[in-house]
Amino acid sequence: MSRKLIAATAQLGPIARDESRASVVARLIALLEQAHARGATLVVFPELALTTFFPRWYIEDEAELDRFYETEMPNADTQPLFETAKRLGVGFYLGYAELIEEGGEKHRYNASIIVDDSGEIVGKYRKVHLPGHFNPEDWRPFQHLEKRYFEHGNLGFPVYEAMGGKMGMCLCNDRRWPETFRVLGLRGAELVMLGYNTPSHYPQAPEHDHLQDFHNHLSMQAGAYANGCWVIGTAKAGREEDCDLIGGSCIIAPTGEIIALTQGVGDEIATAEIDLDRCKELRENVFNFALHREPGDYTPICDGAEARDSTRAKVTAESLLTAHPSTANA
Ligand SMILES: CSCC[C@@H](NC(N)=O)C(=O)O
Repeated sequence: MSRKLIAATAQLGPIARDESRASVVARLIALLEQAHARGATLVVFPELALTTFFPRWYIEDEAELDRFYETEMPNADTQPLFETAKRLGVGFYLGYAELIEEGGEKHRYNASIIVDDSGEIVGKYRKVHLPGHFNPEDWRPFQHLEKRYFEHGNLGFPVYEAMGGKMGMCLCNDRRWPETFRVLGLRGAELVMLGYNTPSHYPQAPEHDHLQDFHNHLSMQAGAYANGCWVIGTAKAGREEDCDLIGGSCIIAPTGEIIALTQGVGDEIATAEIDLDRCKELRENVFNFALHREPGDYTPICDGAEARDSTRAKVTAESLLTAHPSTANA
């Protein structure tokens, strides 16, 4: 049986701070319809695809902050997207800020979901590698407060059976870490979907600004190749509230080659046919894990896991909205 499907990366241009969910969802639906017209049955939207990238501001008012999160999915605002996708038989990946209440406490995650072509949510991911800093820092031209506004994702890197293949997810900064793709690869992922919001200015090392597009593709192409999987990376791009975000949304083959690429920094799709069976070209040869991997020599990769977890537990037990002693940033 053929395991080919047409997939789309559905890049978004900027979302204004005051843009309504209804307006953003209408843009997502327009992209989904364009992808469907090109024969796509799977569409990948960006990270935090329903709002502006709000971690760029220090927001002290909790009610104001809460407005950027979804407390259920689907909800009244996103239902039209789910209905259109179901009617057209198109599955999708969507990134959004998730706010849940458990045991009387609020928990916030930078999350993504896979919705299959029948409109069902078949998988969820919560971002593991949260970049940025916890406390606001005045010297920066814009903040990157992901460590303040989100908890470390507590689902690991799951792989889900959906739409005839093994699907994995990650979010933005995760793509810079080879471990993300390797864990997904070890679990058999054939397609890894990810969304990103990447400023073209990196305040801690501005001498790297001209490398942002290069590093974006370098990370994703290496992840695809070294794990023999397809990768679809989708940007929120363009000048969003005075912050320039890179584009470069793309579809990458298991060989590491980019086979579809957006051209601009606005709302735009790029599509390609994906043959999930092509993963074998790598996974049964140079990256045959069972034959060639040497995990006995990789033990330092997991050193410190317990110490890290205990630090994290203390952080999450405190209110995420109060000052924190950590000065770590990325
Ligand atoms: C401050 S680190 C660089 C920005 C980061 N962005 C996100 N959203 O993870 C990224 O990895 O692209």
